[in-house]
Amino acid sequence: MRRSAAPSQLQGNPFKKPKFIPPARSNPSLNEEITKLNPDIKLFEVATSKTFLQSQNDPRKCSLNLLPTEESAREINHGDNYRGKYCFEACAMATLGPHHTVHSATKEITVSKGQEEEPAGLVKYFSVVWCKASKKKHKKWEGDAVLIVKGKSFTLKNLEGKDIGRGIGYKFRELEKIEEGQTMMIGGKEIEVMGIISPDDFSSGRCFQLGGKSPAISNFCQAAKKCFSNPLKSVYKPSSKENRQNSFCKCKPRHDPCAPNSLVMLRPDSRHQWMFNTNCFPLVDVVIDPHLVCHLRPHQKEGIRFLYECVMGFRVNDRYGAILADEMGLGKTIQCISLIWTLQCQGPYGGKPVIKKTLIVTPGSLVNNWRKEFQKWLGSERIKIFAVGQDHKIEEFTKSPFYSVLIISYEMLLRSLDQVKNIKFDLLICDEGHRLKNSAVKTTAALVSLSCEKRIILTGTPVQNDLQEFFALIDFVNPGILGPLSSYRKIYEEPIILSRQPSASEEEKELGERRAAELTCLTGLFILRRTQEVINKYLPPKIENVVFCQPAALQIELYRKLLNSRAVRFCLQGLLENSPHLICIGALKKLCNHPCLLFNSIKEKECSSSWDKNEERSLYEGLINVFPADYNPFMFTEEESGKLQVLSKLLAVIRELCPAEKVVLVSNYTQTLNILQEVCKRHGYAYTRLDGQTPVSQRQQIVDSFNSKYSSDFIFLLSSKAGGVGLNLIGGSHLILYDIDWNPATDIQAMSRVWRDGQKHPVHIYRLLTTGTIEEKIYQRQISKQDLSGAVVDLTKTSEHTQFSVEELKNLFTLHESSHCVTHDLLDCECSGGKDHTGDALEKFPISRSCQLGPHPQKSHSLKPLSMAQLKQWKHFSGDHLSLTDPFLERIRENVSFFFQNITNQTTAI
Ligand SMILES: Nc1ncnc2c1ncn2[C@@H]1O[C@H](COP(=O)(O)OP(=O)(O)OP(=O)(O)O)[C@@H](O)[C@H]1O
Ligand SMILES: [Mg+2]
Repeated sequence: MRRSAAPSQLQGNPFKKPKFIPPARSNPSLNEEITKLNPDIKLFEVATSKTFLQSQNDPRKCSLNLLPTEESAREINHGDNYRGKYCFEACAMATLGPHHTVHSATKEITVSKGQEEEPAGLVKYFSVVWCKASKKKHKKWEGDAVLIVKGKSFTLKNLEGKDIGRGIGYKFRELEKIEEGQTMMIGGKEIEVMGIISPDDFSSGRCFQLGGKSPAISNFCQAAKKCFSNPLKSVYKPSSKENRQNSFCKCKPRHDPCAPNSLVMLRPDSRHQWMFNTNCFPLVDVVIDPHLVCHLRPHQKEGIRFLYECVMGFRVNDRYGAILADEMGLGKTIQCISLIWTLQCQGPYGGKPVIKKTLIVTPGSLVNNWRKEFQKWLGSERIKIFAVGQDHKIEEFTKSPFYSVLIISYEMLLRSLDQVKNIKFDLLICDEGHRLKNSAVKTTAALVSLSCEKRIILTGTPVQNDLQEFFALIDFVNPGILGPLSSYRKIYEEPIILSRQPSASEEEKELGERRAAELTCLTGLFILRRTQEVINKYLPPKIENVVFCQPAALQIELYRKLLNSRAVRFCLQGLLENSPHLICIGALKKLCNHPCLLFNSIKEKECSSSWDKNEERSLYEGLINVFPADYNPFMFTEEESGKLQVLSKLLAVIRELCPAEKVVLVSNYTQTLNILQEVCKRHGYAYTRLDGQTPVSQRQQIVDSFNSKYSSDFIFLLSSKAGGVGLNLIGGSHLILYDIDWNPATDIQAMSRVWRDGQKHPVHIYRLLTTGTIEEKIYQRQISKQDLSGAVVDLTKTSEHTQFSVEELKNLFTLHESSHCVTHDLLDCECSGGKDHTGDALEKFPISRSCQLGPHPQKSHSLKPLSMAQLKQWKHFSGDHLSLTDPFLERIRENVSFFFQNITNQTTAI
């Protein structure tokens, strides 16, 4: 019998020992075994189904009948061989003539009669190739698989992790004898054992990766950190003396690798040289331009090394992608600029540049930021970059050989994809690339179609702890590295998720953890994430405050009324399917920002034709009567909103105490920004504004102007969702988050705009929350959902805010009027937190109380959302505490029921 090879045979199965037995040859040792076997007719029982099947295969062979898959069952159970409940396999070895060559598959594996004791926990794993049972002479191995033998049972999994055969109730003594080279029938499939898999390789999932069609991630981390003794000797084969002399002259490193503080890239290993240095150029050190190196922080140097090794394919064979996921503000831009500049001028083989053209795709608001950063670090002479904009059409880039870097927004890329496709790019950088987490979206498809191998994703926003989104990002930078999605789900996602279920068995937990660890290990080769801590020492102090603002009387009255509405009561009945809970939540959030926003919504709805059937009617019914009869939303007052009162006082005190400092004022809603803008006007504060409506072409100009020390703007009104990502707003040193988002990442994004490299002043951050309301609940949800996994990346899942249990809704729709801070009440803190007690307690125990002591020793300065436990370590006090040392808080205390405060880089703070 001749069989064509399965993928692993073609590629070389790493689990297969050298002693390979070709399909058509017998295994003598097994033949010996076989002759010892009982020649009697064997009964094969498929334990689960209690169905016995007769092999349709060579009658001389015994079947090891695993539970047949539907497919195999169909194949086997045709015709009259099927005996219903009991079938017999006529497999008498004695009937075989001496001339018959017997495959190891003829080894009989019989059903246990129950006398044998199964050694506890004995599990063996084998890499096998399989094909459907057939009588054909020329069989074809159909695929690689993993055979798991546990005690008396078997499972056969294909390399996508799917079960393709299963059976129990066999004699474990015989199972013990399975060995390499053996062929056998299982579940209607013929298999050949190619090798033994270690438990470690199975539990890590590596055997699935390496077994066959999955890409080889064989040469994991570069062992080649060591320098070659004499690289030139090993690869350089000059054809003549002259040639050699010429080459040597040309092949000097561009910068001196031995100079003090030089940053020299890793040299390629021999495999890489063999693959890529086909012309046998001498090896040349790639050295980062000292002009750049003198500015680089240590983590940035490390980041450049990492990027270089990834895109050169040093870290994973034949893969050229990387994800740089440094937290916000760590300088991902300068790391990429250094890489581009280096690869464009240098290369390890004869010094020849590795890339010619680079494409940078970025959110619209950052196109010009990239251009500016290039200019900042490289000046305008070294490198010619082209930023696509209204006045800079992509045609210019196409026509001119002059430019080597094209910067384009995601939106523009989609519009001009055909033109972009015509240009050959050697390096693709996707800034804020977490948007590629869905492979079905157009942008991802467009970028994939560019067929550029060297791909880098930059993201400061945590890669969400969603294993499928994670897959999409990985698969984008290094296509196919985790195999197809279906196998990834079986091998990684399912076991990992299963292991996290409360009901998971110890075995499931262990497997899930191992798979997660393996996934981290695989992907860790080309994902780099550093936290804020690495840069803290270069930054000024940061004083973060969570300010619980007392709601105004009008707000409380309206809030009560909303909670008593038919709509809210309906939500609490538990009929969640058509529940208008999102509308109710939206209304409460608006009310917290300012009652006039709610007033506007009611009026709008009243005028709309759908008002009668609208669920909002049941929410807003009677609400308008709570407003004064002559209420004019355009004439809103600050006193009508607790937060607005606090904001107004805060702006005044900043203006007074730090006249040279500026404020970034953030909201997620355009309508709220309108109110805040009106407040600026009323107080005569010069402001500028950036939201979703701001034309992309103007954004950088607005940012630059605000950051300029000559700017008279006092306030930068920012819609964080619309345009906050990636912006540098270091001109501002006070940042006020006026409202809260369900997703902590949105708020962290906003907060990171000011506390970043280049900031000169201590940074003050104020998060305003209305005491006892839904805003506190959202905040609690943000902080209690901390660090759900740690499984693959250190990152936290976005709070899902559309699904709530009735219990959660009850909690959301409660107003805590008597509490000074519900969040503190939940902290289980030693101090009462109450107005009277806090004041006394602070004076009595100013230092010893754990809740007052500021930073926790293990507190992380990373930008991960805060946890409840961490919050408890923050300094906290009620608004009427006698002596507030912070002059800003002192001024707003009248309207504040509670504060939390934390200071990072405390030395020179306030
Ligand atoms: N080594 C450095 N020395 C001085 N300033 C630096 C350095 N590295 C970066 N910066 C500055 O720090 C600011 C933040 O850098 P950058 O915009 O690259 O951050 P990022 O990592 O992309 O953050 P985000 O995720 O928010 O986009 C920029 O103004 C940049 O010029
Ligand atoms: Mg950035």
